[in-house]
Amino acid sequence: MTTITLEKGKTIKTLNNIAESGLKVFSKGNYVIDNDSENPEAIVVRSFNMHSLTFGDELKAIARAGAGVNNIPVELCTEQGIVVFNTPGANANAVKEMVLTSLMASSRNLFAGVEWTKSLEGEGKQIPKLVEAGKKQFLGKEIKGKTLGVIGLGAIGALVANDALDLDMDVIGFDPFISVDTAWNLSRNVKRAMTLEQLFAESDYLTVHVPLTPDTKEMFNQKAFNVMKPGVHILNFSRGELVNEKDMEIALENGTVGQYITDFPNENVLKMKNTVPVPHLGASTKESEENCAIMATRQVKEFLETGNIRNSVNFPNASLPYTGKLRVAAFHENVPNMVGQITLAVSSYNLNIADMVNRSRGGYAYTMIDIDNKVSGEVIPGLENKIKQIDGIITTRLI
Ligand SMILES: NC(=O)c1ccc[n+]([C@@H]2O[C@H](COP(=O)([O-])OP(=O)(O)OC[C@H]3O[C@@H](n4cnc5c(N)ncnc54)[C@H](O)[C@@H]3O)[C@@H](O)[C@H]2O)c1
Ligand SMILES: O=C(O)[C@H](O)COP(=O)(O)O
Repeated sequence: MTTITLEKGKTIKTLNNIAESGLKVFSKGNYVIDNDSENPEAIVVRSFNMHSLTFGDELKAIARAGAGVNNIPVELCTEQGIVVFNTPGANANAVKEMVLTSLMASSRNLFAGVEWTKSLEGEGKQIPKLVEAGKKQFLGKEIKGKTLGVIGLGAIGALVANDALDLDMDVIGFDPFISVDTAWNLSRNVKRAMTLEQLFAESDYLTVHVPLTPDTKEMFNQKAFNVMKPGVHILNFSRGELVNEKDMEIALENGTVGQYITDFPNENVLKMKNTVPVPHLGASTKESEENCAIMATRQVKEFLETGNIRNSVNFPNASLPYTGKLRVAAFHENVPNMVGQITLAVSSYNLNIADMVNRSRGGYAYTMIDIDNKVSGEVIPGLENKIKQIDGIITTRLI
């Protein structure tokens, strides 16, 4: 765990190993590393489970150096005015490569074959003979010409789908919320499934790339297994909780599922038949860890220093070129007349507005107002206080 102190007295804490190249972002601007902050202004995290943490009153931002934010109490953060960032797409290539590796390796029974071969240690000169006699138990299947079902066509799913086509697979995808950007990147040869059931029924291999939400939790259950092709291989590099473990255990026992490759092992999973447990390695490459760390730390630094928000999962994204003069940044309820009341407070100090942005997201909104004039120090606490008094304001900063 690492803590860094900014020149202006702001502190940043990390809860996991964050790549050095990412932490270096904080070295510009006279930042100091301190491992013991109890009340940091920002936290940078990977998979550390933050649900039981309480947050100090200085905390303004949490950056997930990665994609999944289910380890962060996002709703609570929103209520407390804490911005949560992630790093969309920064580790997608690493996961794609892992999925394709696992897809081919499991289809050729490589994992079980290697394990068996190692068990022959001590058989001496008999080993070549035993290998030739035993290899029939690991007869594999080629993926060429088979159908891969991809659930979730976001950063990872779209890369997997496109590359699987290049491996001569037929690809069918399901994503009712696909973004316009991803749709542009997706090959037109990816067949669109209209329902999850259709995708389950047509796929020889399934790979899932959706976030863990109340809607996706246990999407792999008895009902789903009932419509799948017997012997389907399921790859789960998203989250363990997408699978109902009891139902998966039965499906593996009776052969409905031929193999289950998962990045999220636990005691139950390790006991299941025909399972390939991977120690959460999907994003674990040097390149991916650096991409995520640099993106996460840059987003935090920009937010702390300018108020600009990029890639937040709970606040609206908003940015204005930072002039270095006074900026008012307020997170507030998305109700009428908030901007009017904030600008009234600004004008009550005879300050002129140079630029402003107001963005909403659900029940909340974020407003930044740039002041045209140089503002003397004694005005700032009064103005900040005045804005904080407005009903519906959650947090305010004068930067
Ligand atoms: N194993 C790892 O190391 C690793 C690494 C990165 C991401 N992940 C996991 O993979 C997930 C996806 O990552 P990503 O970068 O592709 O995210 P992403 O946000 O780019 O894509 C997720 C996609 O899922 C779609 N989706 C949401 N709900 C859906 C549903 N009910 N049915 C079908 N599609 C649905 C969204 O529309 C989106 O297109 C992450 O949330 C994370 O849990 C794991
Ligand atoms: O959601 C993610 O980005 C992955 O699960 C990666 O997790 P990690 O940062 O702990 O490797």
